[in-house]
Amino acid sequence: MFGPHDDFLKHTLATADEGVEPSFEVLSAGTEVTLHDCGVLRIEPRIPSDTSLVISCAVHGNETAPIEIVRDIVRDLLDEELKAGQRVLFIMGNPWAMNIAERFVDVNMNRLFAGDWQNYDTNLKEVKRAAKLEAYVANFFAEEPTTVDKRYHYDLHTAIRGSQRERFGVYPFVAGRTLPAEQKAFLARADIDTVLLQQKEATTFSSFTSLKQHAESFTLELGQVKPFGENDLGRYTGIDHALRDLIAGEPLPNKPKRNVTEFEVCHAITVTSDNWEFFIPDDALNFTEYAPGTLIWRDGDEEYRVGDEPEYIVFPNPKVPVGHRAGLMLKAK
Ligand SMILES: O=C(O)CCC(=O)N[C@@H](CCC(=O)O)C(=O)O
Ligand SMILES: [Zn+2]
Repeated sequence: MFGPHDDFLKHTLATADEGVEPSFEVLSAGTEVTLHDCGVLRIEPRIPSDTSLVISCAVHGNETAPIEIVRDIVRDLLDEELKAGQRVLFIMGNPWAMNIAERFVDVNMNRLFAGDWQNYDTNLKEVKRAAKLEAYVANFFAEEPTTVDKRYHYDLHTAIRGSQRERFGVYPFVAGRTLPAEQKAFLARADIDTVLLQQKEATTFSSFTSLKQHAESFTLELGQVKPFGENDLGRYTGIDHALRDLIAGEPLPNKPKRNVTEFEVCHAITVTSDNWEFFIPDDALNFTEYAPGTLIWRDGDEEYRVGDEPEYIVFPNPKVPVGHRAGLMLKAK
């Protein structure tokens, strides 16, 4: 599959521009391994799976800790040190951005899913890739055996800013659904004790799998962005163990081992014009609390102030194009 001194990460970086011929291998336990494309690898165990699991990273190319976690899990599966008990599709999302250690090359890929890539120039790398990733995921789910009755997708990220809550999940909005206890249990197992409940449909990768593929999916923010080799992987053991347990086929407990605090998004901050002003300092951490009445942004006569109860900010980033999200305001649930 990969050369003797190679691994999934090295192979993905090396083949970003040249492309990859699909290849196939069977491990001694009968597990089938298919490399579909650069950074897209499928594991199909011989024993029947009850879950289809998609594990993605590098949808933003500079978020390296999740990439290192996925690299090590894939290595252990291929070496048969880790038992493959469920079918898994591993994705390293944006190999070109990984190679230049940037969030993206031309356009933020995590705004292009749920079909939104169709509104962009399909010659752009991220646009073409988002379309292909949707197809790989759709095929992976469509080809699942009849034994499968659960679809999970964990899209692994790290945040630009530091955070008062080090790890948190974002649960995409799908009308009428609620967060299942077993997914809370997964979050708790992964040492993620905070979850944001989106209140509107979005065009992120996890929204695609939730909305269009009926998966239980999350964007998981696992720490802060750092270059390759500078991550303290000791801070990521929770997610590493939780994913390894799921892959090995261990069922999720039906009760979280500890409390998971829920927040609801109450306002999505959008850059509305070149005159748009933002009043959040550059060093504000994710989950900084703002008192009622605090001015968050203004654009001419339009402004947003915190309502009657305290609100918390996440992902504040005023350096996005007009029309893009510059942060989220949250209320405790
Ligand atoms: O730290 C930041 O400002 C961004 C971190 C990040 O990439 N977050 C994801 C969240 C996706 C979601 O809302 O589910 C993103 O902005 O794409
Ligand atoms: Zn990200």
